This record gives sequence, C-alpha cells and structure tokens, in this order.
Amino acid sequence: MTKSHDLKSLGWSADFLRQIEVDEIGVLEPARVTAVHRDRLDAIAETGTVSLRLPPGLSTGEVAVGDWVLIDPARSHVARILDRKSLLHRRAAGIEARDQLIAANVDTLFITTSLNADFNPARLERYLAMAYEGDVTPVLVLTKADLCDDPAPYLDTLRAIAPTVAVVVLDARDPGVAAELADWCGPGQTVALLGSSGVGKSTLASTLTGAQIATQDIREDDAKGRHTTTAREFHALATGGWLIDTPGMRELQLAGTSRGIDTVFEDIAELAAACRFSDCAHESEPGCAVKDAIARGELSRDRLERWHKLKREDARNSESAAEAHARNRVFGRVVKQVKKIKRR
Ligand SMILES: Nc1nc2c(ncn2[C@@H]2O[C@H](COP(=O)(O)OP(=O)(O)OP(=O)(O)O)[C@@H](O)[C@H]2O)c(=O)[nH]1
Ligand SMILES: [Zn+2]
Repeated sequence: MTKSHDLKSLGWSADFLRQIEVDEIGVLEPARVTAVHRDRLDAIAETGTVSLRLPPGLSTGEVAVGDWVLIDPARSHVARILDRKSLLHRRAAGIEARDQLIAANVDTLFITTSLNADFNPARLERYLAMAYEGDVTPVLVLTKADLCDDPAPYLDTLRAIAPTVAVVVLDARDPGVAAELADWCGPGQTVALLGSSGVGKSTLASTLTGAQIATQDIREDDAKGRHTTTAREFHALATGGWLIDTPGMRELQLAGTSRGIDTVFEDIAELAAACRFSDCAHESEPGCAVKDAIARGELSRDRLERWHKLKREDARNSESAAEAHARNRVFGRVVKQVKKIKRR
C-alpha cells in the first residue's frame, strides 16, 4: 500500500476538516489508521503509508483502525486523534469492564446472515443495536441465496424487526455483488462486516476487494526486529471504498448499548409511552399498551421477550462500559482542550 490516496478517497470529510485549528493547517497532516500494534500505528496519509509512534499519555488501546489522526511534520508521531463520527466497540473479556475499540469512522455495517439455520431474529436485533449504538448505518446482507428456494419468509421476518433497514439478498461468491452493494462501497466510504462464523464474511470480503482476504497476510518487523505475520485489517475495495475487518469485528459482544437497543425496538418504546404507569414493566400492570398491542396481534410476544432479554443483559454490564465508551468518544476533544490550556 505505497500508492498515494487523496484524503477524500480515504474517507476524509468536513466533519474532520473543521476540527483542525488554523495554526495547524499545513503543519499537521491528516492520516487514517490502518493497523494498531502494541506500540505503534500504521496509517495512510495523502503522501503514502506511515508508521507512527504515540505521544506520552496516549496508548494504542485508545486508537482504533479507521481513526483519523493528525501527524507531526516529521511524520513519525501522532499529534492527536480527531473526534470520531462513529465507533464500534465492545466490552473486553475479564471482570473489570474495559471498553475495547474495534473500528472507527465506519459508515456502514453489513450485518451478514445466511438464509438457513443461521438466520436468527434475536441475533440480528443484537447486531442492529450495536450498529445504532456506534452511529453506523446497518444494512442486512442475506447470503447463500443460491441455496435457498424461497427467501420470502425471511424477508417477512425482517420487515417485522427492522422495517427501515436496507436488505440485500445475494450469493457472496458472485462477482455481481459489488454492483449490488455499490451504494455503500464507493470512493471514501468505509464498511465493516459482522456476522457469525460461516455465513460468508470472508467470501464477501474477497469478492468485494478482488483479493483473497483470509490469506492476505502481511509480514512486518515488530519492535524487537522479529518478523511477525499479522492479518491486514484495512482493505481497499474494488469500487473505491474501504473494508475494516479486525479480529474484534468477528466476536463483537453487546455492551453499553441501551441507546442502540432503544432504536432497534422503537416500536415497543412508542407503545410503552402510552402505558398507564411510566415505569411499566409490561408484565402484569393494568393499562399496559404493550400488552394490549400483543393482544391485538400488532406486536409479537417473542419480540417483547427478546427486548426484555437484551435490556437485562445490557443493564448488567452497561454502567462501567458506558462510562468507558463516553471517555473514548470524547477523547479527541479532551486532548484538544488540554492542548489549548497548555498554550495559554
Ligand atoms: N453457496 C454459497 N456458499 C457460500 C456463500 N457465501 C459463503 N459460502 C461458503 O460458505 C463457507 C463459509 O464462508 P466464509 O466466507 O468462510 O464464512 P465466514 O463468515 O468468513 O466465516 P468465519 O471466517 O468463520 O467468520 C465457504 O465454504 C464459502 O464458500 C453463498 O452466498 N453461497
Ligand atoms: Zn406497559
């Protein structure tokens, strides 16, 4: 990836431009992070690829693939991270809640499921909640259409759980998918793939990039000069966009996602607003508009139960994860403020 890219084709937009201070223009150079290593980052700037160190006080755990950073004139260090327009994150494994960044500035999340036993409304609602929580637009990509006689029942289910989300039915191996997904994969657009094992994510990634993703490894020198092999995580799409495929993307778990859940279950939230009690649990309370909707056949009992389950799960681990998330979200801003204070 030594080829040069103009900023716009890398995903640069006015959202980032307006974060640059007048005295930084022409001094600090924007670059997009393509890999996060233990002690340094890889990024692409307009002039080509760069390997970057971080300033004291900033750790690589606070940077995600897809981030925009400003780099110093020597092109060796990150000066600061720009505020993100979207962020996919998850709660890291372990007892202590820790927010782990997965991918930043993703425009579209291709929520992938195959048209067979993998298709599971609860899982799709969970993935949709993650997308909304991260401010990423979800698109439902249904693979293995060639193995399915009738996708109609699946599409009916999707209409009930996600009426406003775009749905694409395809054979992930078909080169024609690039055209079907072109709206989201054009120059400067960034996509990510989420879905369970075997649904066709690697196949789709290979079709969209025109390369063999799963085996596309890069050899590099680590800090001690040893050769290590890491899978590449930032891929150029044949149609001009970018695909982020980090290991974290493959095992995204729900965490601190209450806002996202509320968006996915907007129908229930709207009904609940008409319940007699504002804290109605929609179980045995009188005057429950949610229960009434189920009785009228307008809402399925299963969907209500899935909503309860996600809410409970989220409440269990949300507090600390949400705090960590908020911290990461505003990080760029904080660094900027610190800088301003120092200047005074
Ligand atoms: N017939 C058919 N086969 C497909 C399709 N998409 C994927 N496959 C096949 O399904 C198998 C699994 O596909 P992968 O692309 O490896 O699935 P994945 O989601 O990347 O799986 P993980 O790497 O485990 O997360 C492979 O044998 C693919 O060739 C499709 O649309 N139609
Ligand atoms: Zn109620």
